[in-house]
Amino acid sequence: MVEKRKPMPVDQAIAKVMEFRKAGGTEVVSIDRCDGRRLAEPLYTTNPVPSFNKSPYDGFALRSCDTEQASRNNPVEFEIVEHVGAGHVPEKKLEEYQATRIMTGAQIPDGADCVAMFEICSEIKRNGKDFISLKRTMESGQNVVKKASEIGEGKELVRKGSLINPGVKALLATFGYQTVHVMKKPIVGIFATGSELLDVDAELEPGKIRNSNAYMIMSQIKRAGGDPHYFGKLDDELESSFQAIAESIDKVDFLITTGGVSVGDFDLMPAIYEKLHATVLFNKVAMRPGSVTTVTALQDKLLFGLSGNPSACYVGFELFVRPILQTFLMNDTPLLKRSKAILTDDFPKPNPFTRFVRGILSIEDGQVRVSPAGIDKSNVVTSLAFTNGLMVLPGGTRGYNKGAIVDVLWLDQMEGQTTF
Ligand SMILES: Nc1nc2c(c(=O)[nH]1)N[C@H]1C(S)=C(S)[C@@H](COP(=O)(O)OP(=O)(O)OC[C@H]3O[C@@H](n4cnc5c(N)ncnc54)[C@H](O)[C@@H]3O)O[C@H]1N2
Ligand code: MOO
Ligand SMILES: [Mg+2]
Repeated sequence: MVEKRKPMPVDQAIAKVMEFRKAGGTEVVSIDRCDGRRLAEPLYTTNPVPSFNKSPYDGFALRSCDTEQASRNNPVEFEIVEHVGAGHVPEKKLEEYQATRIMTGAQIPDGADCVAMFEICSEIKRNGKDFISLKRTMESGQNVVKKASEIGEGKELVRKGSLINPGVKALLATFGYQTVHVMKKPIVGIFATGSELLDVDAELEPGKIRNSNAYMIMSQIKRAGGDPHYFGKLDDELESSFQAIAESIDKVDFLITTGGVSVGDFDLMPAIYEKLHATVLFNKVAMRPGSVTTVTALQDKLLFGLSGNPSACYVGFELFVRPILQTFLMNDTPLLKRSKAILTDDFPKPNPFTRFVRGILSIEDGQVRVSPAGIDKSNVVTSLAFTNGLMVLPGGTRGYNKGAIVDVLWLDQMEGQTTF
């Protein structure tokens, strides 16, 4: 008789995995190599921005008080006493009816409190001297970007755990961080199991298939911010598989296997977990696909036994592995982003268990839409190429009609949420 497994509800299974949440280590990388990493410490401002009063326009810096009488019928003249471009510091302090020709980004000279743009000034040459005339009044502070008006020094600007995007990178450079403390990528080991598996470069043989899951999982690990270590594929042979898996555990932060977790005669993972004395957190989840997903713990290390069926393997990774990798990286919203979406097609299948349909999410006319990505079968691989989200259909529901509002999980969105 086949062993009877008790299915655990998905949310409980995720919670069991998340009991093992912990932040990983940190490392220092150069600013050139920090893209897509997460900050291990908050980003503090090391200087005010701007760090000097500057001009936002090309024009003339002057004293606004000298323009009080200026009008269309009463132009006021200023003598140009200096010429500064960005990067040059003005030397002259402006006196009455003097102006400095100033370019965008240049420091405002002492004495000046406003900048008149070129467009409102007429330039005059007289006796070898340069003047401008101005026909309107200016206010104090007009067209001056004040020192520290954007942000002051010593402020926490970006929280630790934040993803380094191009904007964060601009800040790292702004504040002189040539090196950055980032979270270490979790090292995630992978074994593909199954005597039917061929390498990618092999010709197909009768009864055999190419090992696609290992490559898919490596890619999922990278998308989740981890560092995949592929240990190869294992034949369905207990002793050699056990040895290979046992030896790999110390080399990784997390271990993933694909295949061999069900009840078949050559499904060896249950026996391997027993031989390892690993504690089974669950070996059946009330969901489709991926019902056979098994997670065990060896001390504080998690071993993920994902299904061999490609779609089940994919879903198992996103639901159970990705969130814990996110906590290792200090993402404080580690669980998949969830929203509502309008179903674009009929989905007539009943759902005895929670079903995660591989879907294509889009936003049209301000509304989120989801359509099934292809054949909805656990053993299907082709629909995965188009999948950017998972439709969540609760267990105990019947089919859904086009136009129904359903929950969806976003896979391309790295900032998720705190609960499932
Ligand atoms: N009597 C029962 N049979 C099955 C049950 C069950 O409850 N009772 N569960 C079914 C479900 S659901 C799934 S899902 C699969 C899970 O099987 P395993 O996780 O044990 O995986 P395998 O048996 O090793 O392989 C299943 C399938 O996937 C293919 N595969 C495996 N590895 C890869 C790979 N690296 N790349 C691509 N494809 C792979 C493999 O060739 C098989 O076709 O069990 C059902 N059976
Ligand atoms: O684990 Mo199986 O994929 O439920 O479909
Ligand atoms: Mg099997």
